Amino acid sequence: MSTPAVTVKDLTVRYGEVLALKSASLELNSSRICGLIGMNGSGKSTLFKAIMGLVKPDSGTVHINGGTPAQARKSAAIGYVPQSEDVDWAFPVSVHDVVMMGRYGHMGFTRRPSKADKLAVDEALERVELTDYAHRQIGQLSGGQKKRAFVARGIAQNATILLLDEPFAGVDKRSEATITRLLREQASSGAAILISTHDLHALPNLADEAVLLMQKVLMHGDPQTVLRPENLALAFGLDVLGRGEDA
Ligand SMILES: Nc1ncnc2c1ncn2[C@@H]1O[C@H](COP(=O)(O)OP(=O)(O)OP(=O)(O)O)[C@@H](O)[C@H]1O
Repeated sequence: MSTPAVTVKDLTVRYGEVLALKSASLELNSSRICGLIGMNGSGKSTLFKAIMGLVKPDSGTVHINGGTPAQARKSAAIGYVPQSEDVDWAFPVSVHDVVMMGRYGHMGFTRRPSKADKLAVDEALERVELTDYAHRQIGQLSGGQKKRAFVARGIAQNATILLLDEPFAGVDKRSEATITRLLREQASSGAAILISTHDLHALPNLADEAVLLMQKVLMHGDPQTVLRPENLALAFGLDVLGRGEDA
């Protein structure tokens, strides 16, 4: 079997007294979309940040294509769509600038965009249907358009690993469908994708596999199995799909 794109092993992360992840282990593979589910505070965003190398684990390891998160960031192998709350929407950058940031790893230290960089940005903007919004300040977009701008950044980056923290939160059905289609295309071209969502009903249509998180990985398998009421009860403690006893 080929080496996983991402290997998280026995990862423990604390914020002072708060234990956010407790010996979490996970493997992500190329050409697969993995859905990450768990209740508020179960550690989903922390897991994304640890894979990106943005929080320091107390113990455990993260390997990306056999290297460190810092190496993966530097080589532009990994793309990240953060939760909206983690973005400074007032920052004076245009949609075009945000997508161009995905190309930084491909540029020299002068960060002067080449023809290829400009082409990659234009193509990515077109694919997320934001060409007409390229010169708007990033904060002046709707929720769905903002998410699509960050997805375009990952596409322009040519990232082989994409991490998306709740890309469908505050997003209309059209943007959700566009993002889902693009992610499927990226997975078909070989990307390993991890995506957190609270929309359990959409999960089987979106993901090839699913992970139930509650500080640690409780379960990792095909979405239909993970979504069984008895499994969801482990992570959420109630019938979150609202199904009856005989469903
Ligand atoms: N910067 C921080 N400082 C202190 N505690 C934090 C910090 N960030 C997260 N936490 C705590 O760590 C735990 C995990 O938080 P995390 O944001 O990873 O959960 P989550 O599953 O992404 O939640 P949600 O679904 O609400 O986005 C929570 O108890 C949270 O309060």
